[in-house]
Amino acid sequence: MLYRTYLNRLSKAALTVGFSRCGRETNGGFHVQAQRHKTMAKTKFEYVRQFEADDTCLQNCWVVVRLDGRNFHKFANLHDFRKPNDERALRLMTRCALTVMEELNDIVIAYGQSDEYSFVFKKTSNWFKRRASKFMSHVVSQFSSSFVFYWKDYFKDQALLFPPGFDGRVILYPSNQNLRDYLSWRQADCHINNLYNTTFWALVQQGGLSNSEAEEKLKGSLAGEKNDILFLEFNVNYNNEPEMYRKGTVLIWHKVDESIDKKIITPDAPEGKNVVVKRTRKKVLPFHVDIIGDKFWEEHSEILADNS
Ligand SMILES: Nc1nc2c(ncn2[C@@H]2O[C@H](COP(=O)(O)OP(=O)(O)OP(=O)(O)O)[C@@H](O)[C@H]2O)c(=O)[nH]1
Ligand SMILES: [Mg+2]
Ligand SMILES: [Mg+2]
Repeated sequence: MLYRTYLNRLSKAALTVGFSRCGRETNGGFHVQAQRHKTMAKTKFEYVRQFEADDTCLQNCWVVVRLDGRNFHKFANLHDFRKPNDERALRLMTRCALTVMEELNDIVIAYGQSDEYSFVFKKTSNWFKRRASKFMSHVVSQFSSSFVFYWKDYFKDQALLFPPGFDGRVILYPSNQNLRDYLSWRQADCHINNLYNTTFWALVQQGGLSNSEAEEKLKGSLAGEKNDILFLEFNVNYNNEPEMYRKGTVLIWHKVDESIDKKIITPDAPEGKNVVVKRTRKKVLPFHVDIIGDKFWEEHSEILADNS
């Protein structure tokens, strides 16, 4: 008997059994037959699973997921982001990253600047069997939905004009030094861009230059020269600019002491009495600090120890 004909008969039989006793679907017969049908169908079609790529992340490596806003140059303009930095936008990004760390497993540190955030999963993570696609898609979707969900908390009356998107990538780093260098690279990028943007917009907004004149003036300039322009022409000491803009945001787990009110029942208060209970719990906190030097890593040696 042809396989397809057999399946057709089987499914008809399943329907007959399922509907026979009382004229409507009965759990018993229908369910059993449908299951058998499913099993038969599976043997014919399940080979397609072999087309799925094995994207297991190599053992003993740090897994980094970096996401980045899609076309945020346009997104920022259309949503009236302040130049060069929009505090609301940066805080919203950090709120989303915090949600990602709290909702997903095994993220030990995150670093963000501009429209990007990097998340580091611990070396020993076995979350979703270390599948790269799972790490990336969960991070990016949790972040994106949070961006829309929390938008109004930061942008108040500024409506979200269209759904934003983020891209994602997974990078594996085999050594602690590689991971530190990766994070240093992102923070150096933050510094270079922010110094350029701060000087550029000072020239345009306060100096009255056109965009192309400011661009021309800054072409090939060194960091010291930009610092001088800011200080000598605009009385701005770059080192006094907010740390969040200059250094980006680091998110790490911190132990915090909390006091909570609890109702307890004791022999002398059988109807219950309120007491204050102290407890320690881990919470994600943001810092705007240097992560290129050794100090941060010495103060938070537990991050690289990977035994958390
Ligand atoms: N005004 C303003 N713009 C920002 C701010 N943060 C990010 N942006 C914009 O977002 C852009 C992010 O850069 P990229 O990620 O390289 O560029 P993109 O336009 O998002 O393009 P793709 O990432 O390639 O899709 C910046 O160039 C800015 O135009 C901000 O705080 N204020
Ligand atoms: Mg982008
Ligand atoms: Mg970017």
